Amino acid sequence: MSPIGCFRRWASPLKKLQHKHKLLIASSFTITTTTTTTADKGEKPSRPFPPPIRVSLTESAGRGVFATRSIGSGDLIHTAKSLLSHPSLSLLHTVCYFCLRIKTTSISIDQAVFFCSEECREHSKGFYEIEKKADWSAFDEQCRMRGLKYPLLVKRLACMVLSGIASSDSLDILQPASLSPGMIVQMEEEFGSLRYTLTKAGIMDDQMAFLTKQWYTGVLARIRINAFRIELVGGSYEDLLLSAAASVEAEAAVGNAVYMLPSFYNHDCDPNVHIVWIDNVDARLKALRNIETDEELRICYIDASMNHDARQALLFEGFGFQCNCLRCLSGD
Ligand SMILES: C[S@@+](CC[C@H](N)C(=O)[O-])C[C@H]1O[C@@H](n2cnc3c(N)ncnc32)[C@H](O)[C@@H]1O
Repeated sequence: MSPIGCFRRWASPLKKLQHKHKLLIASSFTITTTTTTTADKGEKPSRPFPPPIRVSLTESAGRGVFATRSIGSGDLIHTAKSLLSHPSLSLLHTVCYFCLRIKTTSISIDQAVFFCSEECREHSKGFYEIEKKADWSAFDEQCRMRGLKYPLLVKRLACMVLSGIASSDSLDILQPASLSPGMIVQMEEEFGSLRYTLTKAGIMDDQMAFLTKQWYTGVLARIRINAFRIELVGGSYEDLLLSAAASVEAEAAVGNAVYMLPSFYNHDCDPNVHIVWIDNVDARLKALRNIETDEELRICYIDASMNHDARQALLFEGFGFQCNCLRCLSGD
């Protein structure tokens, strides 16, 4: 995947999705893009293209994903490439800057960040050329000090837009979080820091015309609700050692990423689908039990082992909704 190619693989389905989004109020749509079979991974593929899902309006949770046919327990429903990803700041030298794969060799290919392959380096060329022009130390330090990870995703999207490999409205179709005045003030500070860093790097105002306070807060509001924290489940012995070391440093996640289709999955405290990452940022959506045609597919956004009140509080604070899944309604 070249840097352009990578995003273009999404740009075309994304355009289709955005176009169809306009029709969504009146009807639903069936997904006809991006899925793979998994014979090589020893998984039972549900069936080849297209994935057996459609996005439609639910009764009480906005849009959701529904099965277009029965799906067997353990089946791979579909895979998804990220639209946007960024490694955890403490793992910049040990996790691929593009696909978040953990480094298994001690050979250092790049001084500042690590790319696991020529392919990932190629994919990153567009945004990384822009990123390299600037000194991000103050911006990154601000994120580190405040424990913020999402501004890094906005920074990456801004650099992708500047390099021409993404459109500034790429995430517009996703649901935004509602923001408190306090959050907006903090976001505006981060925006100032991002814009200042790019200006100092010689990026001209007309190139950055899209980069307004409104754009920054709008993108961050979408990332807040739709970003996934990436924890890899597969990999080598070295990966296990690294993730053990990372958890000691309270950084069990290799990074964060935003996807298109997975963003339409609603939450359930007793989900029928889960999302897994084996050795890089590519997501796999798998059925946890048998699913009937037209049943809504839901994943769990949080740690489902928490008690009822803790789950409700976390979902309300993090995602702004009161969960009314069957498990919550039963008081469990
Ligand atoms: C990642 S989005 C899921 C897709 C979203 N429904 C849409 O229309 O784009 C998360 C948002 O969906 C809604 N949602 C997800 N699960 C829900 C649930 N169990 N109960 C109520 N609302 C839910 C909430 O508004 C939440 O902030």
